[in-house]
This record gives sequence, C-alpha cells and structure tokens, in this order.
Amino acid sequence: MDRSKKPSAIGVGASLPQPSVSVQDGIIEASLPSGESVTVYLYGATVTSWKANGEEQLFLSKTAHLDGSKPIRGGIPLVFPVFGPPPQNHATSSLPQHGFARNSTWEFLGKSSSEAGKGDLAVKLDFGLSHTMLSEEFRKAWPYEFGLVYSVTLTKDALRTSLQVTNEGKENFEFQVLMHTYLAVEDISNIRVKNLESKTYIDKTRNASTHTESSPALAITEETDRVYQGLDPAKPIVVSSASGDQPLFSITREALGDIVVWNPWIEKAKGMSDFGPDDAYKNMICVEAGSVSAWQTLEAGDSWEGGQSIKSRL
Ligand SMILES: O=P(O)(O)OC[C@H]1O[C@H](O)[C@H](O)[C@@H](O)[C@@H]1O
Repeated sequence: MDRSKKPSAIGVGASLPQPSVSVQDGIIEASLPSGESVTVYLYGATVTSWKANGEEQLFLSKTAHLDGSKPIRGGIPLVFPVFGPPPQNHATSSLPQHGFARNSTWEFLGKSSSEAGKGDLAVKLDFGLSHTMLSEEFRKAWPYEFGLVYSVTLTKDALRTSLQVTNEGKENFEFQVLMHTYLAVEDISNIRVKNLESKTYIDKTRNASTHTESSPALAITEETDRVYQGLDPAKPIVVSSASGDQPLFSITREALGDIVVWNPWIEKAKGMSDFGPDDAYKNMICVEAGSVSAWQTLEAGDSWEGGQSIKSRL
C-alpha cells in the first residue's frame, strides 16, 4: 500500500467543514466555518472577543491588562464567589471585589462540537478551576473545596456561557455569581434596555437605595449601576436601538435571576486606568446576568448550574 497517498475525501468521510480551535499562550480561539469566532483567555476564563455577523459584539478596553496582572477590563469577566466588595463578617470578607474567578488561571478542559439545529454547528469550550489551582492567598481567603466548570458555546447566532459549581468539600458554602458582560454598542445615547419595567432595583449610585423601574425602554444618560432583582430568567433582556424595533442583543438566562446594568459614564471612566480611551464609555454597556442579590447555599456534594445565552442582531 502506498502510504504517501493522502486519504481521499471518501476516506475521511467527505466530512463537512468543522469548527477550528487553537490553543496558544493561554489563549483559546474557536471559529465556525460560517465565520463566527470566540476568544477566551485562561486568565479568568475571560471571553475577550465574540465576532458574529462580521462584527465584534463585545467591548474590550484598549488599555485592558491582558498579561494576568489585573482582571481583564472588557469581554465577559466571571464574578465568583462574591459580587462587589465582599461584606464584612462573611466567609468571602478577605477576597477582592468580585472574588477570585476573574483573576485566577483556569485550565482548558477541551472542546466539543455538535449540530446546533438547522444544520448549524456549535462549538463548546470547557474550562475548569478548583481549590488547588488557586493562589495561596485566595486559598486562605476562601478555604472551601470547590470545582467550577465554565462552558462557552458558540453557534451561528448566539454565544452561551454557563457555569457549574460543585461543592467538593465536607461543609456548605455560600456564593454569588455573575457574568459581567461588556456589550459593544456604537453609541450609548442611541440604545435602550428593555424588559426591566416594574422590576425592583438597587441603585448603587444612590446609596444602594431601592427603586422600581418605570421605563419600558431604559436610556443610559448618566453613570448607571443598578442591580435588578427577581427577573424571570427565560424572559429576554433586550438591548435595542433607541428608535427601535430592531434588537441588538437579546439575553436569556438559566438560574440567574438578577441583572446588573452598568455604565461608568464620564468621570468614572476617566478614573479607571485600564478603561480606555476615556470616551469609550459611549461604546459599551454592561448587562450582567447573575445571582447576586442573595447568597446561593451549596451543600457538601451538591452542584449548581446557571448560564446565559446572548443572541446578537436578530
Ligand atoms: O472595576 P470592577 O471591579 O471591574 O467593577 C466594575 C463594576 O462591576 C459591576 O458592574 C458593579 O455593579 C459596579 O459597581 C462596578 O463598578
């Protein structure tokens, strides 16, 4: 047999084009034959880019630190096990703001691809983080035995991120979780956030006071930092143009009942050294799916799973 011959098309099953995945220098890139792509840094398992319809969908600060010296400003940093500054006298009290998931180095567990229906392909990337992988400082600050599996799934019209948390130890622990998604928008003055009407929110820019959303289409006209609570995860949060019927993004969730809407606006943007250029606050809005208004208690041996699916320019 002539082994120098390449396998014929029939020999390899005349297979359809498959997703491609590359792993280099702690950065995983996956793309579909139809052109969509996603980039994930092992540092924080942070999604830093999602391209669909030929366009970047996520905002990444031009001055973001990509060398592991600071959580990445942009994309989708993962917040776990505490959202915001940790409360005093809590098991998370010694952790930094937003916990350790976004500033720990995860491992790449592998890829899988499947049919996403209608002949479309899906590629799923899995990442893992566990107690023993944490820095000594974080291990001391939060001594629980846990396992996280974070899955990033790219399809032609959506990006899904989901997290499974397992309590691998002998004592219960409490956690909060949030997918801190920085969506790219052309002009903040021209977008609206829909489906928050009548929901209760904590306004972090007004001494954490409680309010009820009155607007069916929220405009962002100043620094905004609100935690909307008790939403139906299956009802999409829609980001649309101001004039519009055309949704730019539609976000459904599983087991994530809170949504944080954040835009730092002029002064705060200037004050963040890793946020650039200064006026980039016009080109982003964070719509963050999470479970942050209360603690999830996870008993020894139990698992919890939650996630979001973002569709773009439907
Ligand atoms: O600067 P970071 O630690 O990344 O936090 C950025 C922002 O995250 C969330 O959206 C919080 O609600 C904000 O209060 C916080 O400013």
